[in-house]
Amino acid sequence: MENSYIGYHFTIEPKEPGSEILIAELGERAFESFIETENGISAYVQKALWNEDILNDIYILENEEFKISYTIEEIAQVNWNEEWEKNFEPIDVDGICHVRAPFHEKTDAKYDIVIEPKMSFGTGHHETTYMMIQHLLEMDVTDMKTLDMGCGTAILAILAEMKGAQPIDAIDIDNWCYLNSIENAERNNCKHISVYEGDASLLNQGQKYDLIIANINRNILLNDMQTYVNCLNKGGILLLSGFYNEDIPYIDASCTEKGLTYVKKFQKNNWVALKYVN
Ligand SMILES: C[S@@+](CC[C@H](N)C(=O)[O-])C[C@H]1O[C@@H](n2cnc3c(N)ncnc32)[C@H](O)[C@@H]1O
Repeated sequence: MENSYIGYHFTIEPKEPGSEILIAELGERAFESFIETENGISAYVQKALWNEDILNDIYILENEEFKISYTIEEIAQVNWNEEWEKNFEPIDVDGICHVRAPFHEKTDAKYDIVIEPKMSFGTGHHETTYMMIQHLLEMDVTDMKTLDMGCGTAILAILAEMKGAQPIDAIDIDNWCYLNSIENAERNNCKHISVYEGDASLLNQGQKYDLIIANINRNILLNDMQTYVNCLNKGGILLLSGFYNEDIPYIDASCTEKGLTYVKKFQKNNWVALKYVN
């Protein structure tokens, strides 16, 4: 790995919901990986994207209801495997889908997904990923032409392929996620996933999907919703996550004004994952 990183080790009191709020706020900056620790979180930003004002105007740091302190560390070369071995427990979604790292024992789950998480979001540990897995598990996606937007580790694209979806495009704006998604797709013997680096501007070729999965964040989803809907076949399904319960009115208004119909939601802690049909 060429990139060096700046790691922030935050101690947060109370840890919940402090960690969750802080991760959401840092995620809107250039921070790209978060590891839960005993007293808070560690958050990592590429040195090339870092500047000394990066924590300015982070609301929770000024909120008197939380006591937050941190130390900063520059990391030239991180052994992410070692980090993840220390921190990555396998995930079990409803007893049907297991997500584990290559160094964990193989399981007999119906869908046994192996993810080398490195720096990409998407190990199933986050509520939003977990709920998107739940949506996919209860759907018949056989032969659905699928887009995984903001694919992270490609975990959702991989599950979609395991459940019979094809072909699948997986797109992420982040170079690390792009490279990691290619690796993870290969590691899980996926044959129908094409990974691209970029954003919604890649969706201007007239391509159409039966299923679009987008676990990103409220603002990006609102910004790119029209593009997603333009790419969705009639009767197609849109799965959305990366936002909170209180964001639903904004997301729902955007979806319904574009002709989509609400189907159902999952909620975990304060995060939600919504399903719409075109
Ligand atoms: C919350 S993570 C979700 C990862 C994975 N799909 C999952 O469910 O675990 C959001 C991902 O979206 C990517 N992303 C952020 N902005 C984006 C954009 N405008 N277009 C595409 N991907 C974007 C980030 O790099 C990140 O990998």
